[in-house]
Amino acid sequence: MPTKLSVNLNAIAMLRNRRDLPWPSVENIGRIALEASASGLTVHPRPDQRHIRFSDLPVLRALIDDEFPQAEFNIEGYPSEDFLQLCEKTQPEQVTLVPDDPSQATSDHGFDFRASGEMLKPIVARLKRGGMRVSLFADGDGDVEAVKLAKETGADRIELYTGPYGGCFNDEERAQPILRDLGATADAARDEGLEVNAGHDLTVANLPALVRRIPYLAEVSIGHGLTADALEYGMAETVRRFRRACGQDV
Ligand SMILES: CC(=O)[C@@H](O)[C@H](O)COP(=O)(O)O
Ligand SMILES: NCC(=O)COP(=O)(O)O
Repeated sequence: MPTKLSVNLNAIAMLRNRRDLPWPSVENIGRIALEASASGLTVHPRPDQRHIRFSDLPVLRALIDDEFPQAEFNIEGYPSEDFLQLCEKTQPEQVTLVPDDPSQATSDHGFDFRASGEMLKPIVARLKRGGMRVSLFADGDGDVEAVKLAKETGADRIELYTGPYGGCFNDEERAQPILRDLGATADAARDEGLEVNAGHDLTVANLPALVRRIPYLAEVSIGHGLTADALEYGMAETVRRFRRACGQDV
């Protein structure tokens, strides 16, 4: 089964929030992504709502339910009581728990399962009782014992944090040992019966080697790099549309 792509809409929401205007619309961009056969949509609502707003969640839930019932909604976040209630209300197919501090600019590490395993157990159980699949953000450092502790939480999946891999900017020499550790973590998870997702700073350039190393990778969620590509590869047509609107012959 090929790796599924879930499109993260955080970067689109951040652009929208620059002004008190409704565009770019996360609903419309989500629709375009799903029309192009993305497997699902991902959002990471942060407590300050600096990109995804809590009010975006019912809109995206309805988009999937009404127009793309085969697609999945994945909500990521720190498991505060507010976040858990948001998930219970929205009923995403998957919840990805991330150990982010509210002040963090972006996600930059996975859970320390030695310290947080016990805290996570009742939370994972609660979400699963609510009918949601649970994935836990995990460092891809080859720590097999940590993977076993992740399994003991009752989670269905781990999501490998791929920031350090993405940060290599395709420098093969730097990327190789990181990819080796990501692969070892993924293999350990698979051996424990956990499915494996991955995300953070993934791009068209660095995805193929990751998928080759982890051919059973269930899903990648991608926002920043995908949005950057959408701008780069969509800019020419957009300039033509605006030139037409100026009355130019195009
Ligand atoms: C868990 C993860 O890696 C992504 O959710 C990432 O944190 C995107 O969030 P931002 O768009 O806020 O950077
Ligand atoms: N889970 C990772 C994610 O959703 C997107 O991360 P990024 O592509 O914006 O770095």
